[in-house]
Amino acid sequence: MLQQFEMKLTFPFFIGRIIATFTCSGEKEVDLAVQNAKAAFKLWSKKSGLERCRILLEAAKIIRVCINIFPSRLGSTGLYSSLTSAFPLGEHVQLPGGSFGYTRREPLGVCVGIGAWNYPFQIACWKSAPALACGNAMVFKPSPFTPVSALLLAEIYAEAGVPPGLFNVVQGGAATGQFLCQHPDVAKVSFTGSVPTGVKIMELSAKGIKPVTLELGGKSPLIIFSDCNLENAVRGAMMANFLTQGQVCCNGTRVFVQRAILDKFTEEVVEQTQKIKIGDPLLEDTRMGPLINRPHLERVLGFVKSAKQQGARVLCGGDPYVPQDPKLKDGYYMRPCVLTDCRDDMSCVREEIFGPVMSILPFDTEAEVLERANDNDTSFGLAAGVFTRDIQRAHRVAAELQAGSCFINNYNVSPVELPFGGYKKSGFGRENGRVTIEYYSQLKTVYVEMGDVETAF
Ligand SMILES: NC(=O)C1=CN([C@@H]2O[C@H](COP(=O)(O)OP(=O)(O)OC[C@H]3O[C@@H](n4cnc5c(N)ncnc54)[C@H](O)[C@@H]3O)[C@@H](O)[C@H]2O)C=CC1
Ligand SMILES: CCCC(=O)O
Repeated sequence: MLQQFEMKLTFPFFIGRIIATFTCSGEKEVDLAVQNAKAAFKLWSKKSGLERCRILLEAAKIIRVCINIFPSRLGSTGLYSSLTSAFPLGEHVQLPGGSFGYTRREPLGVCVGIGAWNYPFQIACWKSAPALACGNAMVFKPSPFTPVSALLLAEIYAEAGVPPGLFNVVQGGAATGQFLCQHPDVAKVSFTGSVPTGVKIMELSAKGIKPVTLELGGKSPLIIFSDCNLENAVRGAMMANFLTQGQVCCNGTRVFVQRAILDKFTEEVVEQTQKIKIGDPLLEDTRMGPLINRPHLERVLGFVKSAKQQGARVLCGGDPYVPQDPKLKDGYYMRPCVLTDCRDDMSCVREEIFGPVMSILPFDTEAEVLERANDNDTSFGLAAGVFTRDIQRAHRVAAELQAGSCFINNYNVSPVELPFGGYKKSGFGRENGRVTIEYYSQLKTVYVEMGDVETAF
């Protein structure tokens, strides 16, 4: 039976009213989507890499033209990135007696993409583009909080010439996601979301021996040494904490600052944070919009409250914000927050807040900060950053940090040419870069005999 559910969307209308109501896909609709994808896969997988590439490049062009209506500039380039690695890769291996072997990269079949709400268009692109480029079909389920932009992507693919059924979107929450993961005709699941859901997805997929890619949460360290370029370090810390209202998985929210520059850094970062213009995200000069929904806003504010109870000091923000524009009054806004006097055991330092809350932590030595940066209770390992002018130290520290992505003298720069993904509980598998081809294909080995068969019988 189909369930009706209602969603309050905060983008692009960000005013706290319902703009669309969708019907959840049940088991029947999920099966229909998978069967359509399976039929489309048969033809698509037989196309050459170049044929697939032409169609996907067309989709990328349309996305570029539409860029103004999409929140994510990264989405379109994600498409390009995967295209560059779309052509089947294989090896030729010479063997004794003139015989040889070769390997082929073949598509997996129907892949499932399940997305989080924070970068809905980008996540749909980062999963579908490499999947389709490698010859697979995809059924994608966006978060129920952001159901629209994946549909726009489906329309773009159709306009670009992607065959009907090759990219399908189903709507719904956990139940729909479970039907997808359990479906016997699904070959792979790529998931972006929280750790607890990632565990469930892995369990469900394990029953069908399906490979999974898991892009999960983080609580990443950003280490600022006293020899850094302070202005850049402040900018980096702002990018690491306040982009997209802090709703970024790889944010560097544990900001370790070497004691010699602690006061200066803190003063600068607070000054810059207070200047952030909050409001209507469609206006050119707005730098911070609303959070995703009321429960999430309250959760983030709750972290600020417990930080204070645990002894942290709020240097700015951390409270609800009502923009002057009356049409925004029911939006889920808060002022970006900088916390000081933080300790490693506080919940604001240990847990993923997924909001605009920066925790500043002083440190003295490289060895000490590395130990603290790597020793987060939650065992995340998504990203990390270091600011220093000492090039040897920069690489030494990057090598020691237990994280899938490390930034030296910058933060939250995610060019699609570079692989992205986590260590430890932040997940495994990678998105973007050439390596992603390995996660959307399987390797076949072919042995070719050039002589006679030697038999033991
Ligand atoms: N590493 C990465 O690339 C990223 C990680 N994230 C992480 O995502 C989280 C925030 O996103 P949320 O949408 O709140 O995560 P979530 O885990 O609640 O939901 C993610 C998706 O999984 C679906 N889902 C929920 N339960 C399911 C189940 N039992 N079976 C199948 N599907 C199920 C949801 O409907 C949604 O589409 C944060 O922890 C954040 O760090 C977000 C963006 C990027
Ligand atoms: C760069 C990816 C950030 C996210 O999806 O949270």
